Amino acid sequence: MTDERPGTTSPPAAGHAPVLPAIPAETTLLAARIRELVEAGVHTDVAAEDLRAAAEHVTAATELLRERTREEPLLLSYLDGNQVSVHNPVEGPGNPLAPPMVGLEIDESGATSSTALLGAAYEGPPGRVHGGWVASLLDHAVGRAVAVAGHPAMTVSLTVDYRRGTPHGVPLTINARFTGKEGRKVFATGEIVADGETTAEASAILVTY
Ligand SMILES: CCCCCCCC(=O)SCCNC(=O)CCNC(=O)[C@H](O)C(C)(C)COP(=O)(O)OP(=O)(O)OC[C@H]1O[C@@H](n2cnc3c(N)ncnc32)[C@H](O)[C@@H]1OP(=O)(O)O
Repeated sequence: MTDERPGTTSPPAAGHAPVLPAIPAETTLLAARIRELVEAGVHTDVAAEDLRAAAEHVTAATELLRERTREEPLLLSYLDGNQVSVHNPVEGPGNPLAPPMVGLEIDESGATSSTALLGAAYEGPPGRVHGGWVASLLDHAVGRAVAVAGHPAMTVSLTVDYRRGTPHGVPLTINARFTGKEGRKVFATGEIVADGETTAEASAILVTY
């Protein structure tokens, strides 16, 4: 499947995935409620019987959701003018795992910028986001940047420099840009900014498919 709109990407599986005109509000709502549940779960200090009662409520919700399932989790829709998987684990608003990364902006030079707010559920070192999640945000951002530049590609190498701890609970800005192409290899850089300071930088090599 192809789409000629600038910044629109077509992952390999797109030809087999249903494309929704818009992400259903209830899909986003459910994911948002599950994110809140996870955040409450890592902060809670209630008594054991309350933990057990909460677990039973969650079991009931899971059983309800399992009543009808799709073979493949992938669903595509349009977000910020781009085609994305509703269940993408970084920016999919329908995936509770996704923080999500939102608000994609593209400046006149083609550089991209998005934001994300990661809660305590993403904590690695005390007060700081787990490094794997820092890398995930950057990996996704460079992938998005090269797609926006018209070169959709998969990451084959991602080098992350962790400059300082990336705080959780504060808005993060994730910047990325396409920097060049050599045959099938596409190059990009990215950075995460929190409270006006760069916390991590990445350089990536991606290969077009
Ligand atoms: C829009 C939404 C954004 C989403 C962004 C999400 C970003 C991601 O998470 S992508 C997922 C993670 N990445 C992957 O799963 C990719 C795994 N890798 C692969 O499947 C394969 O390496 C694949 C298909 C990309 C390329 O394989 P193949 O087609 O055989 O290419 P191959 O010949 O090995 O390499 C192509 C070129 O890249 C180079 N290359 C490959 N790997 C590397 C590497 N690690 N470092 C440097 N160069 C490399 C090769 O040397 C070659 O260079 P040249 O053309 O100059 O000879």
